Amino acid sequence: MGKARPKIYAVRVGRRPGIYHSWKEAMTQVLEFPGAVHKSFYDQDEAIAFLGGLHGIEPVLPPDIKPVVPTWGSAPVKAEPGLYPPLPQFDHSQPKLEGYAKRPVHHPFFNLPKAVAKVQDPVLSAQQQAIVDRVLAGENIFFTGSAGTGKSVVLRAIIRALEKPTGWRRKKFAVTASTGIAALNIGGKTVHSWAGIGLGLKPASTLADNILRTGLCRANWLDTDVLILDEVSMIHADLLEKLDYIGRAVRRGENWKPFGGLQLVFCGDFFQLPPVHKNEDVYYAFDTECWEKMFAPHNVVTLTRVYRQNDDVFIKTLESLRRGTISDQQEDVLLECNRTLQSPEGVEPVWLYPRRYEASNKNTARLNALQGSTMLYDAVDMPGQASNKRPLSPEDATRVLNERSRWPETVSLRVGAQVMLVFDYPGLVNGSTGMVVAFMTREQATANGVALPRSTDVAPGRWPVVTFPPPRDCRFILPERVLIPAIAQSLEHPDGTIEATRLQVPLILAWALTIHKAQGLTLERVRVDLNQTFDYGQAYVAISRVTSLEGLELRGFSKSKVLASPRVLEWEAAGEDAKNEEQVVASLDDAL
Ligand SMILES: Nc1ncnc2c1ncn2[C@@H]1O[C@H](COP(=O)(O)OP(=O)(O)OP(=O)(O)O)[C@@H](O)[C@H]1O
Repeated sequence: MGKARPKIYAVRVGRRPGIYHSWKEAMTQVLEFPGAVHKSFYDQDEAIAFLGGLHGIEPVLPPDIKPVVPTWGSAPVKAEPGLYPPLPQFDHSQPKLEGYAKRPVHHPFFNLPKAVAKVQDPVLSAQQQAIVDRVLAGENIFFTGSAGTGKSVVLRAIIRALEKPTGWRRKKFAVTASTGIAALNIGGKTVHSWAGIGLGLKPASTLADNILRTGLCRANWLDTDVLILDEVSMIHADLLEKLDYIGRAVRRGENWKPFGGLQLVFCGDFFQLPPVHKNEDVYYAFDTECWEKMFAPHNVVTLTRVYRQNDDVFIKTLESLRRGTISDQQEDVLLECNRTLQSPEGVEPVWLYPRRYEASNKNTARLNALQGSTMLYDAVDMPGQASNKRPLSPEDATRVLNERSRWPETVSLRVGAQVMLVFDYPGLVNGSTGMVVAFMTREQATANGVALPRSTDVAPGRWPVVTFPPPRDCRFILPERVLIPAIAQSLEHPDGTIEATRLQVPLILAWALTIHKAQGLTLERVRVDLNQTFDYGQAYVAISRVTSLEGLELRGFSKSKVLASPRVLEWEAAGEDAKNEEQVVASLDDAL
């Protein structure tokens, strides 16, 4: 029998916040301490998450209590517990955080959404938890649901659960998504990159031969137990069929099973954005022969409770938008949003547009309308290796970075510019919107009380200082102004070698975004212009980003802009029938 795991005690607010290994030690920190906050855990990661140990974020304290800076060892160390960006210049010589916690507690997350989610994600509902449990039990699962039902929250919970060792062996899993933006949101890579298929345009047999012959990504296919794939609605049927073929060709032992026997965990909502298509015909992942083999009706779970919004009228209107069945009354509700939203605190609601040029024109016009001089940040691109291990040329490095990185080659800013963070700066998340209020050097920022990353990460020069209004229900005190220096982001090959690295200020102009870029975001206020709507799900994705009708400004709306894919509606109805049939057969089996 395994030894029972000892409890650990996290003191978030107390005489000396930190992690303790006995209640006696913890008790001395919290007894008679006003507003003490503490909790016991079996899992150290959960204890750290509870501490809210984000660099730059302090626990909310009663007004008369001064926070105590945690010390993490028998002798106090200078390093603060927290989350640090995984930069190439990541300073491993930082004092190890040790002491109460038996092992170092800095986590080199490649992508901080995962890390931030550890602290901020809500407790799962029973329906959401059941999905995690079934994945851990080894089932193939496709989970879906309307926008805001918590699919991303569940996905992150699955990733966290799979990270923990269970049984005699930890399952190896890959986190992938259909697009680069979706991959970034879950800290994964595109499924193309994981699978080693480039754009995936060649025939399946050529792609499989290539992997077998060169060995490129073969280990990914062979060593992975669970393949997670997010935003599956944007996967073209043709691509899914190719991936299935390659899985069976490379993992020969189980070549009669879909994907050669990988456990498959897919997530997405087919009523949201479809795969890229040139004409009316769209072929979805569920149009493939392998889909039904991967997901029998009982392997499909639909999340039913919407959490992003809590107004019933709005939730029902969104559901009708999703299915293209807007009533006259619901149309009136949306037409009432044809008004100008006020923005008292300076940061304006983001405009969402169907087309890229619309967003770009708006951003340029708004930047040019500002007074003051422009600060121009040119990216520094560093070539790594091509997939054939040859050195990449500087031109090719810039080309691949322009194609695949979300960080622009040039960032033009002025004081007053509205910007979006495209990196998880400690305490803020990818997608936080703010305003540039100044440009400062590291020294000026320190002298003016501006929050900054570890000073070793700030290169000489003047960098934008941005103010980010805290989200409405924010549980933490966020720094008022933050210095955002250039940081490095690398594109990696599946085997972990670096293809190219870009050093750039991780900000984009954000008076306007495309609906495609906004997929997955939760926004409190948004302006949507649907005049140029051209694709299925665009109106639904755009409008469903906002948490309330009060926060919505809607232009160019009419019923004709609501495009729900007839093919998806048909498929969903067939799925319902198949599920009912499966249940009838199961109950007959039970009765016999
Ligand atoms: N169990 C829950 N309790 C409270 N809030 C929740 C819960 N699950 C999700 N949420 C909240 O609902 C909002 C939407 O969640 P999430 O982004 O995961 O939805 P989604 O289904 O992925 O949406 P979309 O399809 O639009 O990307 C988030 O603010 C999230 O914190």
